[in-house]
Amino acid sequence: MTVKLAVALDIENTEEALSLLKDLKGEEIIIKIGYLLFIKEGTDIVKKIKDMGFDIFLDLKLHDIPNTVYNGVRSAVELGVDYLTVHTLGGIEMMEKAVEAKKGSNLKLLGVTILTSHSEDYIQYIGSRYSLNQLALKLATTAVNTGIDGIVCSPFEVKEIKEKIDKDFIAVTPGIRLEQETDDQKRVATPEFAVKEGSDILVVGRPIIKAKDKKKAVREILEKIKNA
Ligand SMILES: O=c1ccn([C@@H]2O[C@H](COP(=O)(O)O)[C@@H](O)[C@H]2O)c(=O)[nH]1
Repeated sequence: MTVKLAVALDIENTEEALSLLKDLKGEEIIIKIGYLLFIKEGTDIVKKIKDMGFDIFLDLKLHDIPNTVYNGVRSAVELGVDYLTVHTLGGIEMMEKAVEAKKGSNLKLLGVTILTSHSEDYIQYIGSRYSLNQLALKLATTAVNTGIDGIVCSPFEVKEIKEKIDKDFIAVTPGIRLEQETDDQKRVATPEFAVKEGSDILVVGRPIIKAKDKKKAVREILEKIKNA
């Protein structure tokens, strides 16, 4: 699989977001829609962006009782999104229902392991006997064995996860940074590192959204991915 770039369209102003996408038409990118645009604009924005020809990655990180997640996945299938996140911490039964709900569709389910904004402190917080890497591997393995199509982890776990899971799955890595600034992310790495470690889809938000020339920023990251 060629490594792809998912642009996290975390932009406050919807018109600005759509105008950026007009500029980016034809680029081989996936558009990730998260809480900011989805809660504000709902399914209309998803349809508009899909109609522009982009693949849609709906990042809602579903985490609820199995039946509720089943219903959420059914709605995402009807909406026609290409990727949808569920939270692996929701448990096996929840993930099984998510997989059941997307049967027969082209939707790819992505299981979030440990958010890239967490560090080892999080492990203390949830009282896990595993290290962060071990827990990410355990959650990723369970998700893939349950039939989830891909996992979301940081660039630092992806190599081991790819090595230890003997099945085909998509590895998605947010927490990509080009410079020192990390914002609220804790486990960050460059695009080159993420590609070398085995990522299939790199998620990049603020390094693009905060750039003066967003289109140029996208092109630069695509070049880095290509040359990594
Ligand atoms: O572990 C995760 C899972 C999802 N995300 C999402 O990716 C983008 C990253 O944005 P940046 O601005 O590049 O930090 C954002 O939409 C998150 O919701 C993540 O960062 N980490």
